[in-house]
Amino acid sequence: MKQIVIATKNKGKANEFKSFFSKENIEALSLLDLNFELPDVEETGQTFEENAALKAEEICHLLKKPVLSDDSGLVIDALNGRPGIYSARYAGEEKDDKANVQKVLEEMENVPENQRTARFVCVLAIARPGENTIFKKGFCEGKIATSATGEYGFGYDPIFIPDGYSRTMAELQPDEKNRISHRKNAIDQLEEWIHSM
Ligand SMILES: O=c1[nH]c(=O)c2ncn([C@@H]3O[C@H](COP(=O)(O)OP(=O)(O)OP(=O)(O)O)[C@@H](O)[C@H]3O)c2[nH]1
Ligand SMILES: [Mg+2]
Repeated sequence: MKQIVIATKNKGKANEFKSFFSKENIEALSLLDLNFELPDVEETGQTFEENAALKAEEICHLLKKPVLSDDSGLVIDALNGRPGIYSARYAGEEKDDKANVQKVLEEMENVPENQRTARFVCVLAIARPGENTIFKKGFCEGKIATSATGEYGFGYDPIFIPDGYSRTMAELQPDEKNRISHRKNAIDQLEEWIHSM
């Protein structure tokens, strides 16, 4: 079976990539699956694209093979785009999903329904030895709930209600999230590259 390395240590993302790539008969291996220690790539960029490039290119350089990375986050209009590229570490460096959700709910406490618009953003980067890095960007529009509900997914899924739904992303079955998510939207744009692998 063909394989692709995903430069992520996020289990939630890794599971979603495994599901997408298994449909193409490709095994997606995250950094959690590899039997050797790889460094935590410092996300010093100012954009999703810069951080995605840092992760894919550093791991590609170490492994000397094509590497896919994902830099993603939640962009909330009423918070001027926060947490954005800081989504993973919004409430602190320990990357605590529950604390991040709590911080957003508190900041959004007095924001009325019609001003709770937000979107998930996902930038995928593919770094290949000796070639230019490819980027694809996907979105999922929605709004921020007033409390956290649902057990599926990860991150901010319990407070994100996708447009056209009355439930949060964490209340949707994983297959349903994977049909409408920002990550799915970005990966669809990679179809040509995936088939050329
Ligand atoms: O509810 C969510 N559903 C999603 O589908 C989703 N995708 C991203 N996010 C949030 O954005 C951060 C990414 O930050 P990020 O791209 O730096 O990833 P990360 O640091 O978790 O792992 P790595 O891939 O860098 O190793 C994550 O931690 C999450 O908080 C999501 N939240
Ligand atoms: Mg990260």
